[in-house]
Amino acid sequence: MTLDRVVLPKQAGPFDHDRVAAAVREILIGIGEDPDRDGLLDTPDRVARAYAEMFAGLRQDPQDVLSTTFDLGHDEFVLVRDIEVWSCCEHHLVPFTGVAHVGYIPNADGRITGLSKLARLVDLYAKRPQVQERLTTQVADALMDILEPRGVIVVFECEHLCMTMRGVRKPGSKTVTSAVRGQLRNAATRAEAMSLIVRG
Ligand SMILES: Nc1nc2c(ncn2[C@@H]2O[C@H](COP(=O)(O)OP(=O)(O)OP(=O)(O)O)[C@@H](O)[C@H]2O)c(=O)[nH]1
Ligand SMILES: [Zn+2]
Repeated sequence: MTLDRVVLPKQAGPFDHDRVAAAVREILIGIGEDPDRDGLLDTPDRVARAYAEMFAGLRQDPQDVLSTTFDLGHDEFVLVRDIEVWSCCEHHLVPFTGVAHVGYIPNADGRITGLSKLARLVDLYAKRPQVQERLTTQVADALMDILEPRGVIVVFECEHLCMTMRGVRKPGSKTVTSAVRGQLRNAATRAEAMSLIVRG
């Protein structure tokens, strides 16, 4: 098992609330605002608390999320579709949002995890500064490494606010990324999984 790539990032330190708040105050000054006016007085502290939540996944371990498994003897495809995603683009630090679809074929023992754990895994990786491609592969690789299923398919469909509220300004454009592992790489199995994913 190559857990190194999923138990990342090793470099993530503790969340430094005061440092984040001080930086937000600097940004307010930098944009020409008065951080001491009434409406902004609590903003650095508020943003720091929001960032602690938005980036909580930096300090979470996917192995803890997937530690609950059951031997149900079900060894066929399981899919949780339309998992709401909120992440933060690492280039502009603005959100990207959409849905994730996570499916897997349990291993021959029928070892499965709780359905909510798939959504928790998505959240864990989404709550880091991200690009959608890495988010997609991290979810797939964590499932493969920790649950050791026969196959995994992960699809994300997201709208990036850095492409809609600023820059190129293309509201409504969706970025679709997928990661397919193990037996789901097989064309027929993959096509069947995709048909269940796009049905919604
Ligand atoms: N591949 C990928 N690119 C992303 C993601 N999120 C944002 N980007 C892109 O990152 C790129 C950063 O490009 P730069 O030219 O360095 O930054 P910029 O001048 O702000 O670019 P524009 O957004 O085109 O105005 C942009 O093309 C974004 O659309 C992502 O999840 N995956
Ligand atoms: Zn961006």
